[in-house]
Amino acid sequence: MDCLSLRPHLSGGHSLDSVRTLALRFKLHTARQKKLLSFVKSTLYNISPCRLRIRCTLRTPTIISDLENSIPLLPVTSSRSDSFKVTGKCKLSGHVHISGAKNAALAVIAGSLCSSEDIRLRNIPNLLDVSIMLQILKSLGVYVHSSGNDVHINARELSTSEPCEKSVQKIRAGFFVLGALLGRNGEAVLALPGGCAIGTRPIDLHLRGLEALGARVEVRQGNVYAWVGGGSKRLKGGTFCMDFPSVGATESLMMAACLADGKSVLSNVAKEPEVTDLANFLISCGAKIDGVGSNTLVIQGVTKLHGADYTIIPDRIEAGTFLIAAAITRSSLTVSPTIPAHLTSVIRQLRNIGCKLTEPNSNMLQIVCSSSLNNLEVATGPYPLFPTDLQPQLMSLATTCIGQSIVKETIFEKRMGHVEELMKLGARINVTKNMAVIQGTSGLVGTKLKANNLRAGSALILAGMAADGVSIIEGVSHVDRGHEGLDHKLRLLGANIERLVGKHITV
Ligand SMILES: CC(=O)N[C@H]1[C@@H](OP(=O)(O)OP(=O)(O)OC[C@H]2O[C@@H](n3ccc(=O)[nH]c3=O)[C@H](O)[C@@H]2O)O[C@H](CO)[C@@H](O)[C@@H]1O
Ligand SMILES: C=C(OP(=O)(O)O)C(=O)O
Repeated sequence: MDCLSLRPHLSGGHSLDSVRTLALRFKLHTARQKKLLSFVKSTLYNISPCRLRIRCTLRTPTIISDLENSIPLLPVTSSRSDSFKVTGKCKLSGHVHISGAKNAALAVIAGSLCSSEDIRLRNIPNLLDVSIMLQILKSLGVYVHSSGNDVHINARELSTSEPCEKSVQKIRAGFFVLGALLGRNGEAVLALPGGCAIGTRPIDLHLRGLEALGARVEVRQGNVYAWVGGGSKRLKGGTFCMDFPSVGATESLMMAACLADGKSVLSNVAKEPEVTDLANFLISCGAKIDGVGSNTLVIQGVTKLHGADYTIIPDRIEAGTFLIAAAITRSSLTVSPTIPAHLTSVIRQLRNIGCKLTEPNSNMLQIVCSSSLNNLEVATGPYPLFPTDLQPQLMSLATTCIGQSIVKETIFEKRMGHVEELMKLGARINVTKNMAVIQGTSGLVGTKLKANNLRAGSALILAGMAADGVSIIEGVSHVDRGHEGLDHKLRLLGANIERLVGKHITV
């Protein structure tokens, strides 16, 4: 059978099913595997070649299903040498399916530690960060079983309060388990977190907030040691006002306060939809949280949270990225499922520059773009202001708009890493402190680029689609951390983007 005829049977979001389909329906023979592997490696994003190889050699459904059960959800394994090849000046059209929100999924997975009963999570995106987060839970002795976009978690037994150091160091959200662990075990030892290199990203608010709930905290040799003194080992309700509405600190403190003894009042908290999703999840487990979605949370601690079946909200950053992809290629698209209210600031910006956005139904957005778009002026800020996680993508768009645009980054002090790369394409950008002044041009020309963080990666892919000729974008693993099959989804919309596995390319 020809590899191309397998394409309709392979879906980026359903790698396990796809592999099962391959193994069972097509009864692949060893000779075909090599060809298939290179096809999958170059066109699909999230099937690990080695796992595929294992499965393709298996013949019986029972063995395959046993294997699936023992494998973590996310076989996303891009290597450092992988890159994207984008041929520019493409038009997009059609509909794109939006995955579950990365930042909500990560927080809710951490929140599952607060309950000692069965948790079923749905709409969990297939991402490298999610797979690392599940590893963190497993390293605590938690039962984790994944199937497609569903995850079953049971944290009845926590065999340790010290999650895998290497995993915590890889992502930002790994650190958010601190509040849950203190709430459950009264102690925790955590490595300092990783995540996108976009600023110093301190954790002082997390730690001061937990101290306000009765924890003792020490930072020694790259580790945070936190514990609750006294016999009961239970946190005490307390009051904490954040200097800045930190998303992660709000989430960690919310988890801690849910299991503390008495009432907590957390003020100047973050109001991002992902924070609200975590609150709604905890409430579905029996937590008592008032003020959800406002800047003050009043939480009455309970001794125990029960199980829940919970569906993660759609990813507003992914939806925004596709809307901007439509704008930068002057195309028309629909995106769903999405919650338009979560994208108000993004919709406003796109309308201001001349894009037409409508809501064909309550969970869908349609964007129609004309050939010339006006300049923009934007400053990132805490929700409901413009999200920092869409700033690089919007900056790419600004490079193609008429006249002078201004983009201010107010959340992270080093989130301009994409500017130098955009300039390699011919973009005209001047950065002073946290402000970029962009002179629009229609003359971007493809070249070799390097993504040094997740959203820089998506921004460069978008810019490559608008440029003349071919761009090679290195740093694929950053994109795989937080976008479920971005290249696959863009291809379905008509983009000319290819994943090059381990190749060294000169443009
Ligand atoms: C996994 C996750 O959910 N990541 C998101 C989360 O990151 P994260 O939770 O790390 O971001 P925060 O909201 O905490 O950071 C916002 C600002 O607060 C500062 N700060 C934060 C904590 C602290 O203890 N002290 C302190 O000073 C940070 O340096 C930054 O300047 O929110 C960011 C802001 O919307 C998003 O860009 C990230 O995608
Ligand atoms: C900054 C981001 O993620 P993280 O906080 O996980 O590094 C992001 O999603 O853009």
